[in-house]
Amino acid sequence: MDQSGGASCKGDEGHRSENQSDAPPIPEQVQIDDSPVYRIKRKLGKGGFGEVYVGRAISPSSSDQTGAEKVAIKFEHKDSEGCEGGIPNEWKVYDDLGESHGIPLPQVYYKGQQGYYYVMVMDLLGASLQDPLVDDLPTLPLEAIACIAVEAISILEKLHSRGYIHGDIKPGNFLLGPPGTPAEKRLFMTDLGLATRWRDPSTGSHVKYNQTPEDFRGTILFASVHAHLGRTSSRRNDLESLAYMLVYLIHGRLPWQGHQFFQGEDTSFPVCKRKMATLPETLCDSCPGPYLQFTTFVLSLKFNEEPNYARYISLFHQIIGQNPYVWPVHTDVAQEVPCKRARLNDDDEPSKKIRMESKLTQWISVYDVHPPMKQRYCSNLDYVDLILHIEKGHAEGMYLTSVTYSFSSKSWAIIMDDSTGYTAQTYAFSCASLPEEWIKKQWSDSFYITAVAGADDDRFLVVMSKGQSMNGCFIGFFDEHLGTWNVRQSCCVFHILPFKWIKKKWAEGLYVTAIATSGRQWAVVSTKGTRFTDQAVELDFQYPTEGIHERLKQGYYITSVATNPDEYSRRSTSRSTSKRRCRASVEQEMLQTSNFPDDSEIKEKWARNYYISSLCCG
Ligand SMILES: Nc1ncnc2c1ncn2[C@@H]1O[C@H](COP(=O)(O)OP(=O)(O)OP(=O)(O)O)[C@@H](O)[C@H]1O
Repeated sequence: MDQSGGASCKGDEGHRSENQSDAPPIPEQVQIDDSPVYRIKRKLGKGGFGEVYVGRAISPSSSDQTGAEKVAIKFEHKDSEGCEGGIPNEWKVYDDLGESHGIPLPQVYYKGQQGYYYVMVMDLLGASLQDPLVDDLPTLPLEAIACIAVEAISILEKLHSRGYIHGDIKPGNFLLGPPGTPAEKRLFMTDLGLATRWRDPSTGSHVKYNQTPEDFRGTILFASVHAHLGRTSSRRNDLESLAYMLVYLIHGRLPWQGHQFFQGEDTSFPVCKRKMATLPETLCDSCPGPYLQFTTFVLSLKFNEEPNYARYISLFHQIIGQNPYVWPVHTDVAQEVPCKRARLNDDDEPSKKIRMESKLTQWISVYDVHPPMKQRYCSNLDYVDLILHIEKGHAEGMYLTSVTYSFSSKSWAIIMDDSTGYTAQTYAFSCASLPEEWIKKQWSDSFYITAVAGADDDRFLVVMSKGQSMNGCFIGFFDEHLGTWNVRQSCCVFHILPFKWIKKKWAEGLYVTAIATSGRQWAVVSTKGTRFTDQAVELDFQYPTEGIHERLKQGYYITSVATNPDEYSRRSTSRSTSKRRCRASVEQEMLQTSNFPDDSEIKEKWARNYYISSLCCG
């Protein structure tokens, strides 16, 4: 619903589309510049971005750079997702890495366009780690998988040292060398289609943190939780995917693999929830200790933390060292044991609790600095008490600034202030959706939505206020049409986090000023006429500590928080929006508590002029 007069809508933010289904046929033969003419033979594989075939040279060229009769040829359709901005992303990465990158990747000899396709001619490699597994998985010895682990970590270290992350680590992207050649037992990495930089080449600094929740790139089965949640990729993503890949090689499956998780339109989010709900101990059940240690280490890596590759490698040497094993992977790195082995220090253990299986109730209270004022807080309210307290506050000139519902105690909590700047306030309950007609009527009387909350019985409470907000959120904008200062609002109810809708509103100059959940519904209010100059959304299955920390460093502060209960995985999705104003940054503190904050905690904040500005419980 929009103040300018739109209809209620339901959000639906699906995930990435797959590649062309109506693409023209792959050419029967190709020639790029002065390459030999290649006849296209057997298909080697098909992925999200392209198809790879064997090419056989039928007219050798004197300037042939490959020296091979057979090559692998990758075709990417011109309109494929991987070719945004002209040429395939993979080409740009290869060009940037240059000739002597020292990373075991297939060598690329020719790149060019033929018909509807971008064509890349490269070394023909052997089987992928996905291929032998189909038959041999239960018999693949743990020593062989440890060799794969060591080689894969070493390959990632080399790629990362060149400033790139792979972005799609999975068994199908690790291939053995060409059969019958000296490289046949070496491990190679393929497919740089999703590779991105973690380091800015001009400044050498780490790329900036961001989160765009609907922006998933990768392979659902192996993707890191950070990738699912749309966080800027960093080195930890590749290592988390590698941990999943190793467990997959041992067990032949992953806990989140199964038709029940892959049904429906949005497959990424349920799988992500399942990943978050799986403890490393459960994931690595019956795997030798080093797998659990490796998984625990990489799952606790911070966004810009330098991974300790040597340490990870030394974990797997514990397995290889006792049982030297040479098939199927030749372990260059295993032979460097003495120099690669890192000391295992007890104080290196990851301390953070990274995954939680049990349900935890958490209150999040956000405090902003404010000149001394009277603030009132009440929790554990049923509907009758809620109304009584609001009315009592109104009678004393206090207005609601925050309201939230606790799903665990099935009760309401409210915050009321005497220095809001509001001159009047009204509120209404509605079921399943927002009270559209009532809201429109209040808008026409110059009230605007200042708080929203939802209960577990599908009911929403909408609070609308009139007057100039003293906290500066609502300042109004000059409406040339009306010739007055105005506040314009838009609100909607969705069944998932409506990030696309929020982004659309940002483009129109509207920023999120209130957010709430009721059951599985999300209600979002966006407003034009705020002081905010930029806004970001942080979404996580627990309090998004790291994301908030990164945002605070970037000059954002928290302006809305909400959580929703999730019966499916028995955990809560916690979400927070942060915003920035044009004036000096706001001083803000946060508290995470298992119950509504204690009197002593709140009073200690008041004594320092910190007052509750947002509150939620999940
Ligand atoms: N150089 C090569 N030699 C032999 N086989 C190859 C080679 N490159 C790729 N393949 C095979 O083709 C498959 C698809 O290739 P690639 O991963 O590059 O394409 P993609 O479209 O980016 O795939 P995906 O979306 O699955 O990552 C690989 O899994 C592998 O089996």
